Parts: sequence; C-alpha cells; structure tokens
Amino acid sequence: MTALLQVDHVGRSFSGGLFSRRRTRAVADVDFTLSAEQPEVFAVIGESGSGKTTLARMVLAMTAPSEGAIRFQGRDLREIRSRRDRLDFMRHVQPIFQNPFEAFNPLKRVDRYLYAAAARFRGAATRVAAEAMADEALHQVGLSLAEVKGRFPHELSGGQLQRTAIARALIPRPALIVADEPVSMIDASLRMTVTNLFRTLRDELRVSIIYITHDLATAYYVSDRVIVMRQGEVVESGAAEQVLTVPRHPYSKLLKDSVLSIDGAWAGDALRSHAIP
Ligand SMILES: Nc1ncnc2c1ncn2[C@@H]1O[C@H](COP(=O)(O)OP(=O)(O)OP(=O)(O)O)[C@@H](O)[C@H]1O
Repeated sequence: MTALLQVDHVGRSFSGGLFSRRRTRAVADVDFTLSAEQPEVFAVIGESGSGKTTLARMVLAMTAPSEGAIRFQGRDLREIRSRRDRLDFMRHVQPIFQNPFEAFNPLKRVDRYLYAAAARFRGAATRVAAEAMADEALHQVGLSLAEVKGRFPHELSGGQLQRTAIARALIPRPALIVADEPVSMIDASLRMTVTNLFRTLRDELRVSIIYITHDLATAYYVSDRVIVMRQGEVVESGAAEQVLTVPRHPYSKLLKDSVLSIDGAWAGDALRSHAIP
C-alpha cells in the first residue's frame, strides 16, 4: 500500500504555562495510515478534551508533534519550513473548521474567498477563470456560483455556508481534507446533507477525509473507519460498523449508550433508515 498519510506513534504535550509544572498530554501514541490508492472517510471520535483538535492541527502541520512523526505522501511534515513549502502542502491538504460563520468575514462577500483560492492555488489569472473554478467547486457540493455570488455570509444558511467552505477547500483539488467538527454548529436537519457530501467527494473526487466529531451517529453513517479517542489515546479503532455497533472498549460503550439515552434508539440505525441517497 502506498501511504497518503502516515501518523506514526504521534504524541503532543503542552506545558501548563510559565509558572506551572503540570503538563497536559493532549495526544499520546496515535498511529494510523491512510492509503493513497483507496480514499476513505476516516472518523476521529471523542468527547471534548480528548485530543481531537490537537491531532487535527498536527495533521494540518499547524502544531508540531512532541513525539513520533507525520508524513504526507512520504514527506515528514517537519520539513515544511518556507512559505512555498506551506503553500504546496496546502494544495494537497485542506482544512474545514467548525463554525462557518467564523471562517468567513461577515463584511466580505463569500464568492471572493473562492476567487482568492482559485488565484492562490490554481493560478487563475482572470476573474472569468476564477469564476469558472468557483462554479465547478460549488457544483461539487450541490450549489452554484449563481446561488452565492455577491452574497454576504449572513445571507446564506449555516448549511449553505459550510458547503461553500467545503467548495473553497476543494478548489486546490486536495487529496486530503481535515474537517474538525464541521457540522456541530449547523442545524441538525442539515447535518446529514453536509456529512453525506463526504462520501460523494470520496467516490467522485477521490478525496480522503478525516472527519473529527463527537457525534457518533453521523460518524457511523458516513465513515469507513473510525478511531475513538479518550484522554489523548486511541481506545478503539476499526471499521465504523464494527466499532460503533459492537463497541468493545467500556468508553466506546458508554459513548454509544449516551447516544441511546438521548435519542431513545441507536441513532445510527435511525439515520440509516432515513438515509438521504
Ligand atoms: N495550546 C494548548 N496549550 C495547553 N493545553 C492545550 C493546548 N491545546 C490543547 N490543550 C489541552 O489538550 C487537551 C486536548 O485538547 P483538544 O482541543 O485537542 O481536545 P478536543 O477533543 O478537540 O476537544 P474539543 O472538542 O473541546 O475541541 C485538553 O486538555 C486541552 O486543554
């Protein structure tokens, strides 16, 4: 197997501050590989404080590991030093953040972000070229340039705005998208539309997606593989179906039971039977 991403026994500790001796071990010994040949939706599940965001930041080369190494297409992320290295890396690995209303400046029209990405990552030299790239990316997420052109963020719904953020991430034609809690700030009714997109992108554009979430139900429905994190460590990993329907670790069982007690039924089944094709 040729690896797209190798997360090789990675850990990250933080010191408690200038006068504190306490160190927080945010991530400890996380180890997984994504294949370059077979794109997948890979979910990282865990409660608040389990280390998910720290892991995402390390994969995005925004935080350096204190132990282990991360390689993307065989290249150690520590080798990213210059602006040019970073731009090249971002061409292949794109982030999607939690709150689309924070990702876009409220005073800036959203289409401008798409043109900027087209110019920066794909060398679009004219407005016409940039508009064509923006329109193509928007179609990949079920929107069109006509729907978002000239609009400010508050003129779009949370779901439309998050899909626009995904379109922006697609413009460079990345091989990997790291989506950190991408649906936690949008209406429950729109969550499946956005998460379902991940499968479409995997199949049609062959993009791999690291889907970071505390939401077991959407993870179960859209992911191929999952890891469950607790206090920085991976406590369970495997095929989504296996881990989320028959959890082995007490913590994963507890997580599943908490979904059960909220919804009255295992939300994975409920979602599956109401799956949007
Ligand atoms: N820059 C930092 N400095 C000090 N401690 C940090 C830093 N970043 C994260 N931590 C600590 O590391 C642990 C893991 O945090 P992290 O944000 O990765 O978890 P998370 O699972 O993403 O949580 P959430 O869902 O709330 O974002 C927490 O105890 C957090 O306080």
